Formats: sequence, structure tokens, C-alpha cells
Amino acid sequence: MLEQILTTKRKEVTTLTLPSTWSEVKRASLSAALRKPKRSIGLIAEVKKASPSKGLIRPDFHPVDIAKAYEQAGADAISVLTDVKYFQGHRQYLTDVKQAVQLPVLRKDFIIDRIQIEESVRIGADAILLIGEALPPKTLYELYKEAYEKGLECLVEVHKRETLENILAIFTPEIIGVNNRDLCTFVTSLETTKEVVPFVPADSIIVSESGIGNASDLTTVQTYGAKAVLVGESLMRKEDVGAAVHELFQEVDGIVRSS
Ligand SMILES: O=P(O)(O)OC[C@@H](O)[C@@H](O)c1c[nH]c2ccccc12
Repeated sequence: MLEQILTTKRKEVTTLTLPSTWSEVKRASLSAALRKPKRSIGLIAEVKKASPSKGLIRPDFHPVDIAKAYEQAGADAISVLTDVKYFQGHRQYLTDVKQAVQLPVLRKDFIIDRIQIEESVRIGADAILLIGEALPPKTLYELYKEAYEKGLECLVEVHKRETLENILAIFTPEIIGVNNRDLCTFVTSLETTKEVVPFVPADSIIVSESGIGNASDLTTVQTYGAKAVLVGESLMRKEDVGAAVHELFQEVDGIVRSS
């Protein structure tokens, strides 16, 4: 699947048109938010309508309302899918969300070319995703540097230990995501976090991504060493996404349970 998505992206970037610059955007730092999470583990809450593995997840989809509810419920950052073809996302959703919340906003897409970094700057992203399995490590590093030079942070995602090691041979990303889902087969296992975390350098922030469905999953990846989680589907399937956040953290009336 990943290969197919990348083939589409390579075509898309050849005709990509940049929106005009949005000068008044105030960037918010993803790393700062994740280093000081509001709870014992940080939450990046995702705004996602559909995915190639699950199809349509949320038919009644209002990105701004969802993002505001996430913010209200104490998420540390918001992730917005901007891929149109496979995730039914849109870059306009990110711009709309950025205008509506104070939290850092992560652009979730398949970034393969520097033009998409300029696009991310212009649509108002604070951070972008770079996927280890999608890019040769040197290319990933070039894009990483370009993003930071333009004032964006990067979440560098890996699924395999080997991918991480190839990246670490070149540089140490500040924020490292371990994707529990294999983007080629869609097989999802929290054990991935357990296997990869020991190889993440101590200074990097570890985000466990995908397949976190409930409070017990959250505790599991926390014991594996994750400092933050990226959660989409399980929140998006609940009508009230704010209540879903509190449920994930086992909070009653928005308050952390004491026992
Ligand atoms: O919906 P989930 O299983 O909670 O997963 C969220 C997020 O991790 C997932 O959307 C994701 C992780 N890496 C990606 C790369 C591209 C697109 C999507 C993703």
C-alpha cells in the first residue's frame, strides 16, 4: 500500500500549486508541548475522516469542531490528515484547524519533496510527518533540515528498528514516532513500540502511534517507554470526541481519577 500512495504523491507534486503566504501565522512548538504534557503521557489527537485500512471512519466530519473539542479536552497537539486520495483529508482542513486552536498542529501526509515543505509552511502547519519507510535516510535528513530552517518541526516516524538505525547513523531526530501499524500490510501491534523504544536515543521524544484503542492500550505503551501517543481512529469513532479523550485517560467529568 505504501508504494501505491508514494506513486500517487510523486505524481501530485509535479502539479502542486502553492497557496499564497499566510504571514500572520504564529507557530506553536510540538516538541515543547510534548516535553510538558498536560497528563502523565502526551496526546496528539488526530483529525481523520477515513483511511485506506479502515475506509470511512467518520461520515459526519467537521474538522474544526473536532479540533476544538480535542483542545478543550486537554490534548497536547492536533494532527490533521491532508492527503486527499487515501485519507479524504484536505490542506484547507489544516488551515481551518490552525486558525481555530492554540495547540501545535501536525500535518499528516506523505512528504517526499521540498515543495511540500513550503506548502506546509504556507497552510499554517507547525510540524510535519516524515516517514522513515518512505524515504532514503539521506533524503529524509535533507527534508528534516529544510523543515527546521523554515520554522517547522518534524515527527520522524519509523515502523522497523532497522529503519531507525539507518536514520540514527545520519542524525538524531528530536521527535521520533514508532508506528505500530505496518504501512505496507496494515498489520498493527503495540509490541512494535516495545521492540523499537530501546533503540531510541534518550534525548528524543518517543511517540507511540496507531492502534491505541483504550486506556489499557495507553498504559501498555506507557510502560514500554512512550512519552506521548498519537491517536486517531478510536477517538474519531466516538460521537463526542472530547468525552472520548477523557475516557482514554479514565477521567470522570474531566478530572483524573485518583485511584
Ligand atoms: O487511527 P490510529 O490507529 O489511532 O492511528 C493514528 C495515526 O498513528 C495514523 O493515522 C498514522 C500513523 N502514521 C501515519 C502515516 C500516514 C498516515 C496515517 C498515519
